[in-house]
Amino acid sequence: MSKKIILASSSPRRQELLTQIEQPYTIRKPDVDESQIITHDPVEKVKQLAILKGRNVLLHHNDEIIISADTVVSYQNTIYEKPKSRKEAYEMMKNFSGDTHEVYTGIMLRSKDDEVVFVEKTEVEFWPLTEEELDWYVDTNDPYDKAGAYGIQSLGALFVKQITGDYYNVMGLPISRVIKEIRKF
Ligand SMILES: Cc1cn([C@H]2C[C@H](O)[C@@H](COP(=O)(O)OP(=O)(O)OP(=O)(O)O)O2)c(=O)[nH]c1=O
Repeated sequence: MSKKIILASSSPRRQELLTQIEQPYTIRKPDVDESQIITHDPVEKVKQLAILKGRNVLLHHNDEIIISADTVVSYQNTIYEKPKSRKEAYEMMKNFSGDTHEVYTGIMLRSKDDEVVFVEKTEVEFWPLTEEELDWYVDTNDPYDKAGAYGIQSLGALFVKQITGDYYNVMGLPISRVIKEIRKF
């Protein structure tokens, strides 16, 4: 790819996924107040947050493409972001137990002359979870820096019965679609 990829993200998972596909990139971290986006629609929310993060980072050269993203979980008309406490993490996981929720990631790609925003959805079904499993899980570090209080790529893998859609979208970046969209620039 002739363009230089700038990843506007502090997320270690987004960095890992670009590394996994051997795509060189530079990190330029956004500094935004996410609380200013107040919509209750998960698609709108991840779009607006991706735009907020993407526009916060400066383009230094004409051949750069900025990638920014935001991931949320949605279940029964409620948006779940990162849990702020053990109690919140427990409640989130208990809600998802034995049912299917959606994970949405909004992506913004931005270059000097072009801008595109899109949203990818993945459905995730959890097995019914016991109290013992919930108690054990929220006492690990796994839930606390992740939307919906679990990591599909880490200990949260234990709870996943099936998924429909892109696995990497759940991790925070639908990597194949991102690269396809970048090639269109
Ligand atoms: C559901 C789920 C989310 N996540 C992560 C992906 C995202 O990093 C995080 C959601 O938070 P985001 O606010 O999307 O991203 P971030 O704050 O980690 O990074 P930045 O804003 O700088 O780009 O949850 C997983 O790693 N695994 C999962 O299974």
